[in-house]
Amino acid sequence: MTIHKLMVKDIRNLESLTIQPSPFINILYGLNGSGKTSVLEAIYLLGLARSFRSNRVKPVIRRDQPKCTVFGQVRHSGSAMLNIGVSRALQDENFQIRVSGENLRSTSELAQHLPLQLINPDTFQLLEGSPKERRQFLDWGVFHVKQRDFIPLWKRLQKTLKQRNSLLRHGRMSSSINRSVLGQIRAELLVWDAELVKASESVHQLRQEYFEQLAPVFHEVLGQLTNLEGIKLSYYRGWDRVRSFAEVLAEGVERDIQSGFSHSGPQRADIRVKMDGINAIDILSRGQLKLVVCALKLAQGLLFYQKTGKQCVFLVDDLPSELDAPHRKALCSILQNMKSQVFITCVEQSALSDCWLPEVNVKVFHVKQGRLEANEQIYPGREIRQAESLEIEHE
Ligand SMILES: Nc1ncnc2c1ncn2[C@@H]1O[C@H](COP(=O)(O)OP(=O)(O)OP(=O)(O)O)[C@@H](O)[C@H]1O
Repeated sequence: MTIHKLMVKDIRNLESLTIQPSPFINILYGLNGSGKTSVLEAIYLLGLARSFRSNRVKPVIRRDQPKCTVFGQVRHSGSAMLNIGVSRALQDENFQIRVSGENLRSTSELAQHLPLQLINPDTFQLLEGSPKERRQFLDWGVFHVKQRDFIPLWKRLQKTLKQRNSLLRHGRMSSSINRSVLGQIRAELLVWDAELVKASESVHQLRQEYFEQLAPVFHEVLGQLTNLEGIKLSYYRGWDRVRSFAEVLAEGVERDIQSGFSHSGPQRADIRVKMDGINAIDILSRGQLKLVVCALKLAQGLLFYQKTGKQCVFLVDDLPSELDAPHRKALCSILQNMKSQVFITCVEQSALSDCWLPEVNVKVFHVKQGRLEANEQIYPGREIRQAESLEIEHE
């Protein structure tokens, strides 16, 4: 998928702009605070109807405006152009999503139309953050590669788990007062546990299959990015490797009742990253951690392409400040070989000037608070291209 045209209205400091990006590499450069990340936010909103920086909608909407809107023409390989529009209003937690004239009710439907991979300074959280970050990463892949199977299973799992946890909470409250209520709860738990076992085993199976496909692609990409050796990925399903989930649930039920929640299950799954047996976050440098995270994200994009024939769009924020020149070059080289559409931001345009092959379609946008001359020589040795200016209302 590629964004052919992007129209943004009232997103952060972007009042109103329209761009026609390159289907391959798009460089957004400009001073701090000029609005580069805001452009990435707009694309993220187009793909997921939410911000990547905040759970709230308010920070995304331009100050003093009631709502923000982004519209995109998205080209799918071998098929017609899709018109996608997403609007979020200050006074309403809901969103409006239209795809080719139809209203969509769920963001998961929207996400299928524009799969995105974000690499930004916060992506460190993938290794440093809680297992939830890594589960979300894993589920992105399972969702996009095995969509039809995964979504109904996932919903069933969430529903069953919610029911079980509510019974457990009820059990915890009743345990000291009423033995017969507790007995009833135990009986009900047996029914829900049977359902939970089925849903959990199925979700685990899809995750495991996906993980086994991802791991070799990750190692290949990591090898292209850096000569770091000894990195190992492993998948933890959320309960131990020896016993069945039914056994684990049965053995842990008293403990679960005492604490009022389920200790084991796919809601505890994780991807573990180790180097020579030691947790990667305890041994790798910041830059090396970043490279591992980049390799995970790139591998996911590559595998998505291998399995579906579709490309995802990469949003790369502030890359030069995170990586040294050789690693930056290696990452850009992988991105251009993938032939995905990439939006990449930097402060100094020169930081990314020697990263691309002459035949690659690179479009450069100078983001600044005001107007800019339209013609620029982009890179020495390259033909003269037009640098499009994003006109951003002066605050
Ligand atoms: N809701 C909002 N309404 C108006 N302006 C906003 C809003 N949110 C953020 N801004 C402003 O938008 C400007 C652009 O922010 P953005 O993060 O896009 O900059 P950037 O070009 O990525 O900067 P940097 O290089 O420092 O990361 C900043 O001055 C910021 O304060």
